[in-house]
Amino acid sequence: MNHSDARARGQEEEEVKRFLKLAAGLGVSDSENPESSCSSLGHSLAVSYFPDSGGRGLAALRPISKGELLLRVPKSALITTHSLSKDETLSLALKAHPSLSPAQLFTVCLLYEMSKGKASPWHPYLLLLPRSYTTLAAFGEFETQALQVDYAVWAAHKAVSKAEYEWKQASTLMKELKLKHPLLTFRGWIWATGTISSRTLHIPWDEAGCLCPVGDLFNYAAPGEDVNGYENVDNLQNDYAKDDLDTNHFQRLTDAAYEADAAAYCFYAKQNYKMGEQVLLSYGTYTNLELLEHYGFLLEDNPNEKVFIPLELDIHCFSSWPKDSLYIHQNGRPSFALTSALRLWATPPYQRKSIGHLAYSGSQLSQGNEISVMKWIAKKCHAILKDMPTSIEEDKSLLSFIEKMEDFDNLWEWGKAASAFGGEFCKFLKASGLKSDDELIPSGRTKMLIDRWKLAVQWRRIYKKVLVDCISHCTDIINSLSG
Ligand SMILES: C[S@@+](CC[C@H](N)C(=O)[O-])C[C@H]1O[C@@H](n2cnc3c(N)ncnc32)[C@H](O)[C@@H]1O
Repeated sequence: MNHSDARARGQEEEEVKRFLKLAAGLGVSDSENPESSCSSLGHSLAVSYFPDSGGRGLAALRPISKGELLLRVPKSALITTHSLSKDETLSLALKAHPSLSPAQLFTVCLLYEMSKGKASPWHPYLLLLPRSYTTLAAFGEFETQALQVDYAVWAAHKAVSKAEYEWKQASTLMKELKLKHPLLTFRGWIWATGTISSRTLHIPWDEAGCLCPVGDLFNYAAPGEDVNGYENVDNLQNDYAKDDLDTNHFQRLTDAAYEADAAAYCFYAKQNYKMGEQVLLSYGTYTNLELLEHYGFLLEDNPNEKVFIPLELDIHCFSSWPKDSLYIHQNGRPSFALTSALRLWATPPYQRKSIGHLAYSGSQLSQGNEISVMKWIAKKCHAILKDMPTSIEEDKSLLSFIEKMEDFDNLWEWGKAASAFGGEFCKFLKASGLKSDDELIPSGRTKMLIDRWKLAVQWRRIYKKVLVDCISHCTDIINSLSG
């Protein structure tokens, strides 16, 4: 950590202290006896840093057992459209725009609260919010194209255009509220929607959800890692079904909920934790693209990852599986539905009707059919990998270069190392508005661009790895059936 990082960290620690004091005053507590403390944390949890899994998060201050109540945030401490619009000017202005969605209204309320600066009672909370986000809506064209895969590029374009559309719709209201630059700009809007998308929790009375002081400091662990998920599926016929059911149905999706009886948001431990370990929360079941879209990060090892490959139109015609069930799992195995749909597709048309029920139940139809399905998938994955602009190996070395970029003192040093990544690196320089001979310390904006670029390259590398694992899986099956 350099000198200025250490100073920033010291300042943030002071800000955290002020914020925890505010939260304690609102009744937020990790203790059974909230009155006894002047800080909201200190009994079970402490704010800590986990550089490899989410940055700032919450650590266990003592051994914690699965199911224990960890944190309670009273209803009066939740930040919602309703709680922010107690301000009369805001409340009247909102009423004049009934066509805006709950999420748009909450976004405007958050920007309005920000515009109050130190006068806002939430100032210590707002001060600790991230300055910018790496959600898909924040992606520029360069990072979007770096995703390389059509459906991911499409998802990023859609996220940006939806955000632009909603921002334009809300701009009259924001002008009426006299919001100033930069809160009025599209970047300001992306910041507020990024805050809401990555930090809100579900509440039954407002579709837009709530910001939950202290409760929104939990970092994410994917549901699906819990081995208990395999219970109840022993009698299923095959492993494909076991995989799909495990990830989709038998998991408790979140470990936090608003409890009307307690009039508070309550957080429970989803597993045992040792002292010092990071306490994590499952926000829900997400693929990496969905994590990127809503939260601006992804997991190297995501049990809920789904990789989609382009499929011939008639594959969809011969079966009734929904499109989004036809994918490849993180471990390289085609999903139950994809395997079943392909088995039927590879069957001669005159036999399809009579053996359809076998395909739907997950059974192999014949040795020949299974081999042709596995050969088809492996060939398809090979073709996709061959058509990608870069290989996995190139992505890996680009990633280790991107990781080093932030440590370089000036852009000239980047330029020296960049010859290996010529095309993409030049596009990066263009997107950042820098020239390779600039002797500048990278600005905050450039760092954010690097972060988003890195996420895009990580995403495509994981996509390609799943395809490679799928080829190995199919080859193993072909060998075992042909041997
Ligand atoms: C609800 S906040 C959690 C607290 C957050 N780290 C903070 O400093 O305020 C959610 C954000 O934390 C980060 N995050 C959470 N879990 C993560 C993980 N497992 N890996 C990387 N980043 C994570 C992402 O930026 C995400 O949008």
